Amino acid sequence: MGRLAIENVSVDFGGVHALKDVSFAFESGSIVGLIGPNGAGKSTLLNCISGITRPTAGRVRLDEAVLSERNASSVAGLGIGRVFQHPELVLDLSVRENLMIACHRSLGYGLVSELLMVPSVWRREREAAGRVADVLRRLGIADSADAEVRNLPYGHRKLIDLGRALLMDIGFLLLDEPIAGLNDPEIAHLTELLFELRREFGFGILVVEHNMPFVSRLCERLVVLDLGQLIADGRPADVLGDARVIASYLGEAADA
Ligand SMILES: Nc1ncnc2c1ncn2[C@@H]1O[C@H](COP(=O)(O)OP(=O)(O)OP(=O)(O)O)[C@@H](O)[C@H]1O
Repeated sequence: MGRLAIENVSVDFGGVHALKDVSFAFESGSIVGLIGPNGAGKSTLLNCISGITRPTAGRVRLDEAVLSERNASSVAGLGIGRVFQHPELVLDLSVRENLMIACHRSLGYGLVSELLMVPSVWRREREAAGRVADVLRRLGIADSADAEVRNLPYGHRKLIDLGRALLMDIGFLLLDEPIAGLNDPEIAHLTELLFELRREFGFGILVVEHNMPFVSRLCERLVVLDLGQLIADGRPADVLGDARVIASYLGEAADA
């Protein structure tokens, strides 16, 4: 179990106040949607949690660890996984090879032992191959394991990116517009997959997404940002019926 807390976080980019005194917290095992109009500060908040952007004021904590004092790789090492809107994969390599690269990053053994290929490296390689096979099976893409990524549709690539995060032993997963570019069956598959993975691994999910039917089905709680400020936080039915949320965001989303 763990608790991720955003505590009075503000971010200024020159004269732009991207986040203003934002606070909320959630536990591992819960699924929270972060919604709001374009420019509301959602990506900036994900960047603060991931160690990409340092808050101008306030802090982000994972239990007692202050994430906002760490860099991105240190935050990832504490079990905060991030899946970006556009997956950055090695297109010339197979699905399995892309996942093996992610696994090597998380194993991180030294150059000398790798060059000597000592028995412990062989053992860890076998373990890595086993973990990758397991992730491929869970994601339902084992049949494409040896296919080159460049020949796979976008929906598949997003699953591979999710697989890379799963290989990192995460306590929290940050998803940035996970269904952008997916068709309806792919969205339904991803929704069920996220429920299943959460049940099995118990991690918390913070998801930024504009598609309201998707977030209402997936999330038990919604946090709404508008112009950098938190304007609502609660159950989806309550938040989506909130007059301020409708005025600032849902009117716009409905018109889009
Ligand atoms: N690196 C940066 N430099 C300057 N301003 C930035 C930077 N990143 C974000 N901003 C500004 O901060 C504000 C919040 O942007 P952010 O991308 O976090 O919003 P968002 O809610 O994720 O929007 P969208 O839904 O369009 O992705 C915007 O006004 C944006 O122009």
